[in-house]
Amino acid sequence: MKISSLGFPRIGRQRELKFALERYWRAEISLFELKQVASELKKTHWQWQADAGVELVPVGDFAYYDQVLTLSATLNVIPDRHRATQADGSQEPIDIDTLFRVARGRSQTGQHACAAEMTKFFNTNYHYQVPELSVDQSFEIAFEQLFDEVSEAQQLGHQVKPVLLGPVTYLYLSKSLTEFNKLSLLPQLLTVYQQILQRFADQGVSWVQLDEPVLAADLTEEWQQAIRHSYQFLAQQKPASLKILLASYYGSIGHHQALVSALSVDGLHLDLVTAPQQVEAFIKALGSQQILSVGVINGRNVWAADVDVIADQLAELATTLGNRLWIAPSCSLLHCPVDVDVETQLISPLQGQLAFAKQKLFELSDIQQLINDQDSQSSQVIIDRCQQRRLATAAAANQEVVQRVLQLTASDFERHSPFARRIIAQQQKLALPLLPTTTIGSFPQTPAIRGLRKRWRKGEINDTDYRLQLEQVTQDTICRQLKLGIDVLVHGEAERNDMVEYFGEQLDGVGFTQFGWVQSYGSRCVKPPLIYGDVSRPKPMTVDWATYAQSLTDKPVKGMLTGPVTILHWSFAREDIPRQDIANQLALAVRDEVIDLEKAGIGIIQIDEPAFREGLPIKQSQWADYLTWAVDAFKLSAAGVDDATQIHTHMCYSEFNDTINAIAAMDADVITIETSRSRMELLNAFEDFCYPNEIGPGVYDIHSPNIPTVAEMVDLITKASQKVPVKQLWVNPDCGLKTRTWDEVEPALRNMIAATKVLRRQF
Ligand SMILES: CN1c2c(nc(N)[nH]c2=O)NC[C@@H]1CNc1ccc(C(=O)N[C@@H](CCC(=O)N[C@@H](CCC(=O)N[C@@H](CCC(=O)O)C(=O)O)C(=O)O)C(=O)O)cc1
Ligand SMILES: N[C@@H](CCS)C(=O)O
Ligand SMILES: [Zn+2]
Repeated sequence: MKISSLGFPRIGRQRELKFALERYWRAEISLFELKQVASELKKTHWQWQADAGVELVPVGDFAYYDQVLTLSATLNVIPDRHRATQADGSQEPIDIDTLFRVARGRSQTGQHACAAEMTKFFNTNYHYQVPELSVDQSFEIAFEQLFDEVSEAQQLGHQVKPVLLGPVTYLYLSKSLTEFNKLSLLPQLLTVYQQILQRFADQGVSWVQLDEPVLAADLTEEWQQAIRHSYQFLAQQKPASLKILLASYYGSIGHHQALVSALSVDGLHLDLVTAPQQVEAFIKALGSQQILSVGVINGRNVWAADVDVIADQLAELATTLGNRLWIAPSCSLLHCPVDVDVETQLISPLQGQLAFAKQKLFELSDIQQLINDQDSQSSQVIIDRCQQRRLATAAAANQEVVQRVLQLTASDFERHSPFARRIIAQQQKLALPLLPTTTIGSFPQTPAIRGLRKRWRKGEINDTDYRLQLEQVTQDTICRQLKLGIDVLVHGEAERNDMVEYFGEQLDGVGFTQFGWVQSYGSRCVKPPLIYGDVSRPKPMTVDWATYAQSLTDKPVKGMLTGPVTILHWSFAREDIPRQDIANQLALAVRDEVIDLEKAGIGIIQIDEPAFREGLPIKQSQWADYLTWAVDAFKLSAAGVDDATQIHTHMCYSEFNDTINAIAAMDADVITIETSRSRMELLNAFEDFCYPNEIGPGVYDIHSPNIPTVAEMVDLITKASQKVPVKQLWVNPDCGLKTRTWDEVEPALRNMIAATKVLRRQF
């Protein structure tokens, strides 16, 4: 059998790419220096993969910003507003700076030019740049990076397997600029894919991997036909020397088995981590020359695998298929941190339990070793290691938490009274004006704040000084909000490195890493907590900050928490108990915090759930089950308070048409959502549903450095008031302001308050 890799993280084990990108954007290094960092990273990552026994190293997984954007450039799908023109009016060739202009919203002259939309890649926390397609879109090979990298790897002595998104998934993820069927562009797109394949063959490439994760979704007949047609066309038109591996991941494609098995591809990759049961049907239908790539190592977690068990499970298949069996991670390792070997401060329950991207490839080597040479000394070492690791895992159990979840009853999930009664008690207590104004929680995480935290972590300043300085930041944040005239204040989240990591660091049963960074988008990374055991809250996590902020003002300060569903989705979670149980454990921890905040006099508490939608399974048929337990977990976290305590939730990255029942069932007193970019269209779902509780539709796009004008926001609030009764409306930005600067935030909020006043006079 062979060991295969579907893609490796590019950010670097010390986030070298992130730092180089940001320095390049600040004009501190040249393009040449940026490319040098990139080449070093590629070289290291290819070598690690080769060392682990990967014969064909993946190429095309590196991207300066986003691999979907690199593919768009390759296909010449770049919006005109980001293109550079030459003196004669013709377009300049696409280069790396063009990619940055698309992603960062700049024109050739450095002026603002709307960035491409950024959306979650399927059900992951990775964001891709949405390709924009016009009805008369023409495709041609317009960017050479992919081919250059093939040569680059070959010159280093590697045999390569280019990996790129397949044509159907590419179209599926794109957005049409006007009303037309994107699939009408497929024939022309296929012609360019055919040219790309020819270029690879000319470079001496023998295998190419085309990723079609869209196969894991429920596809209409039209999209199924697109798959059928694409792979028939490519099989007929591709150079004979080049073989196609069709890769699926993130879920079962068993529902499309007949369709996929009938395709003339040379190999098929299946994600057997999320859907092990699908393999049988595909094996039966496998052509006599086709290879089967089995994704048996989880590409989306950090836990060391039971390689001995996997080897046992694969032994028979290995005998049957011989070298037609490839073993691989379930998907690209993009979603994994890079290298656990750099972690020097892991708590003992995590030591020996982890495998990051680099280690996962060596797990594949172990599986290969165990299957090829079961009785050898080295195989015994691997088996012993697995057994010892399994013995060590039992330590993380907390029976008290397990019992608490088991003893939950229906009443634990419900507020004391229905919303109609609660809101009366809340209005009496809070006495807020019509169209109350608020923000979503975070204020700018300035270099000074990040630098302060860095010095504290390094032990250069002590806990007391750190706290005192953060209190000053908080005080400043409260003063600025008071000056602006905001009604419901926030403390600003200055003490938080990240809205999930911060809580992970304080919960028992949750561990964290020093360098376990995962790319979220562009140069931005997150360091997901590791939920390894039963979760509990040893002591209050936010009460001091909330009460300190509240002590500075008579206006209400919102308590600010991350909800259980979001903590779960943005963490690496244990896999030995159902996710629903982990969600309930997290919910109980958040619930205790909510109750403590209430006891400390905090009358409004926001429980953020931006990842609520992201957790939806790719297949709609599995949504109901998820929504039931996710809604319950949120309700459990919120339901412990009195009627007069107002619970807010916040969701960005959402669309609500197909989940509005669940959103309503969460029964938050107020929900703030991102709506400004869709110009309030996302409110339609609430309008159609006659959503009864209060809503704060975002009136200010925080992703853009642009300062929204009073008139723009008056217009948006007016639009909102035509969809939702004005007495139910709040006014707020789309999301937190941590990535913005005060220079941008203050005038924008000033305008937001002015716009609100205009509307208050009108109503
Ligand atoms: C809302 N989003 C979030 C998602 N997932 C999360 N877990 N959290 C989120 O907020 N998913 C969807 C979106 C994704 N959006 C973002 C937005 C912004 C970032 C981001 O800015 N990430 C930072 C890292 C944040 C962090 O943990 N900061 C640490 C500092 C870590 C660090 O790099 N320190 C440097 C020194 C810095 C200095 O001196 O100024 C160092 O140690 O060398 C902290 O504040 O302590 C990023 O830089 O990538 C991510 C996702
Ligand atoms: N309270 C968080 C929510 C982000 S989704 C913030 O304001 O950053
Ligand atoms: Zn948000």
